[in-house]
Formats: sequence, structure tokens, C-alpha cells
Amino acid sequence: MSTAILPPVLLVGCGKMGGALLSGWLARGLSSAVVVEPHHPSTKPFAGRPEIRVVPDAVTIPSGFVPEAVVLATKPQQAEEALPGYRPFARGGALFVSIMAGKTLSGLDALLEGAAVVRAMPNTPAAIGQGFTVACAGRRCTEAQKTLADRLLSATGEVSWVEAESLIDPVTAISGGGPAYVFLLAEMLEKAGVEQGIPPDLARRMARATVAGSGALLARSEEDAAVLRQNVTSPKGTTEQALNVLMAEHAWPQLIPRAIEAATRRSRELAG
Ligand SMILES: NC(=O)C1=CN([C@@H]2O[C@H](COP(=O)(O)OP(=O)(O)OC[C@H]3O[C@@H](n4cnc5c(N)ncnc54)[C@H](OP(=O)(O)O)[C@@H]3O)[C@@H](O)[C@H]2O)C=CC1
Ligand SMILES: O=C(O)[C@@H]1CCC=N1
Repeated sequence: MSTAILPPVLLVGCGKMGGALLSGWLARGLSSAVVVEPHHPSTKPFAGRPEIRVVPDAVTIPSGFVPEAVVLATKPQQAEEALPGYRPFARGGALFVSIMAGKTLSGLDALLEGAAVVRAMPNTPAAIGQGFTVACAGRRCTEAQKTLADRLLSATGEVSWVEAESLIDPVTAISGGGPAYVFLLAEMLEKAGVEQGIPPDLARRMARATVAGSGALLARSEEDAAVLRQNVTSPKGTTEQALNVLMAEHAWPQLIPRAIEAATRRSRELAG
């Protein structure tokens, strides 16, 4: 992984995920960025950063700005309207990196009239350099452009490349959306604690620390997740009783695959 400063980037859409990427790039060192964002409040965290200029639309991008990469982080539903405005950068040879759920390489190729495109699926821990991205390079990408995409994405965490673009749909469901499922677990633990009479502040701290600490242990351990789970589960103890509920056939073993299938299906629908 290169530690050199990142080249000029044009970020289209600075919402929750675009903002998370931008935070990751700034932490790594970014030469300059123009951020296209009509929704002004979402760029507030970056106010005063000398590397960053925010503009409301494609037409107001300073004419002298030559990005090496254009990162597309608007909603998939905004792609058709927004993307044609960036065709001049495609003609200028910039690499496009799309993080939009569902949007396929061929669809992006058509909207951008023949740009070099990487389709990538990051996740929000990117904001603290602990993201996980899976990426797939389009047929027009050169090796140098793939390396550039890898540098940008790996500035925010781990990156893995796949050849088969169809895998990006289940990836979107698992690692793209995965932080939401983990945060839901924290929410549910907190709520259950309050229902058991634990003071709300303590329930909140317990739930957050338990999820964060378990994640950190998983990250540092070489053991399988199943072994770490078994380490908590004393035979005939308390955890076993909870897991009997969660691991019953109709519970998590059915619900998690169903949830992932639903999200994967939606990713395919969003291809439009
Ligand atoms: N959130 C996540 O965890 C992940 C999201 N993604 C993908 O990232 C993309 C963005 O998602 P997310 O950050 O959650 O969504 P957000 O709505 O938070 O961000 C999108 C931003 O783009 C702005 N926007 C709207 N139209 C344009 C335009 N024409 N040009 C530039 N910016 C525009 C929106 O403004 P306004 O609100 O005014 O419309 C908004 O601030 C999606 O395609 C999503 O699939 C991928 C991985 C994970
Ligand atoms: O929910 C979504 O559609 C996006 C893609 C993955 C995470 N958030």
C-alpha cells in the first residue's frame, strides 16, 4: 500500500458514504479535492480544509481543476440525471470510481459514454480507516488506473478485487450494509438492557462497549468467529440459553440469509 499523498479527486456527492471516504482520504493525505454537493450541510465537517473546495453542481467545477479520479457517491437513483455532466472528465482520461449500489459497469459506461470505470462497494468504517471495500474493474481500465483506484480505496481500509461483477451485489448486502446490522445489534442490546431495569445510560454504554470490544477482539484474533463465540459460551451456562433462542432453526440461521438475499435482490433491481 502506497503512503504517498493522494492525487486530485473529484467527489460527486458528500453524504454519509462520500463524507466517510473523504475523511479517510484526508487522514491519509490528499493533494486536493473538489466536492460536488448541492446539500450544503453535509460538507460542514470539512469546512476550512484548504485542500477542499465545495461546489453545488458540475457546471461550477473550476475549469483548471484536473482530477485523476472522479468518485461517484450520489444515490443510485440520482445517477441518470447527474452523470452526463461528468462526461468531459471521461474524455479527459480521468478514472471513474462508482460506489453506487446496484449501478453496473455497463450502465455506467453508457451514461459516461465510454469512461474507464471501477465499481466498488465500501462501508462506513472507511471514515476511521477501518473500511472494507470490494472492487471490480471495468474493461476500459488500465493497470495504472486500477492501481489508482486501489490507492484511493485502500486509504480508507482493506480492499479486495473480484473479476466477477455479479459478486458486487451480495457484497453490497454483506459488507456494504453490514455495519447497519451490527449497529442494530447494539440498539437491540441497549433496549433489552433498559427493559431488564438497567439504567438507560449504563445500558447504552454496555451495549456500545460490548459491540466495539467484540469487533476489536475479532479483528485482532486469528481464531474463527465460531471459536470466539464458543469461548463465551460456558456449557450449561447463561449464554447457551440465549444462543438456543438466537440459533434456533427459524431464528438467525434463517433470518440472516433471508436478509442478505433481500438486500442482494435490491442491489440487482437498482441497476435500473
Ligand atoms: N451509506 C453507506 O453505508 C453506503 C453507501 N453506498 C453508496 O453510496 C452512495 C451515497 O450513499 P449515502 O452517502 O448513504 O447517501 P447520502 O444521501 O447521504 O449522500 C448522497 C449525497 O449526494 C447529494 N446529491 C444529490 N444529487 C447530487 C448531484 N446531482 N450531484 C452531487 N451530489 C448530489 C445528496 O444531496 P441531497 O441529500 O440534497 O439529495 C447527498 O448529500 C449511494 O449510491 C450508496 O449506494 C455504498 C456503500 C455504503
Ligand atoms: O443501503 C444502501 O443501499 C447502501 C449500499 C450499502 C449500504 N448502504
